[in-house]
Amino acid sequence: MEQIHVSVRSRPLSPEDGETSPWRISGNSIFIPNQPSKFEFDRIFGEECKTIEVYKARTKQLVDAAVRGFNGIASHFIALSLDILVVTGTVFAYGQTNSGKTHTMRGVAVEPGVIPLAVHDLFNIIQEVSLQSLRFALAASLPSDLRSNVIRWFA
Ligand SMILES: Nc1ncnc2c1ncn2[C@@H]1O[C@H](COP(=O)(O)OP(=O)(O)OP(=O)(O)O)[C@@H](O)[C@H]1O
Repeated sequence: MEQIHVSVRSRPLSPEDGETSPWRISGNSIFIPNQPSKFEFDRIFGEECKTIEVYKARTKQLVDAAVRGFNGIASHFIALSLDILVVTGTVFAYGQTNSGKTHTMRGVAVEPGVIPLAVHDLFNIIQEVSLQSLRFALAASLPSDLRSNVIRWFA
């Protein structure tokens, strides 16, 4: 997996923005017709895409690798009597106001965001992996509204 992966999610434009925005998408590039600059990304998700597609494209692998990676090398670390193994991965949303960061990361009941999807997957994978007698300790810092949404949406 590359160290840094940059994706763009295009939000559906308002009718006014649709008429005035000069930007166009082609494959994984964004450009303005008849202008020399072309901006390339690892992946561009179009207006029609759903959050689950954004999640599955990359974050799912990170969640999976964090848990299964731990599992895969745990015996090695246990043999060395190491107590702590920190597995890290970071996913963050960046964009101007109203561009869809909250929609993508938190989501709503009908379309949960990347964070609730990751938490849901995390517990599912741990449940699966725990069958092999491994124990996990998890700590999370989530805003209270998001925490209750995660519980409600996936109950
Ligand atoms: N992919 C999408 N499909 C449909 N609606 C969307 C999408 N992305 C964003 N929206 C809508 O656009 C509006 C702005 O999105 P959102 O609040 O997520 O932006 P934001 O980047 O978090 O803004 P801010 O930085 O001001 O908090 C919301 O009404 C949201 O529901």
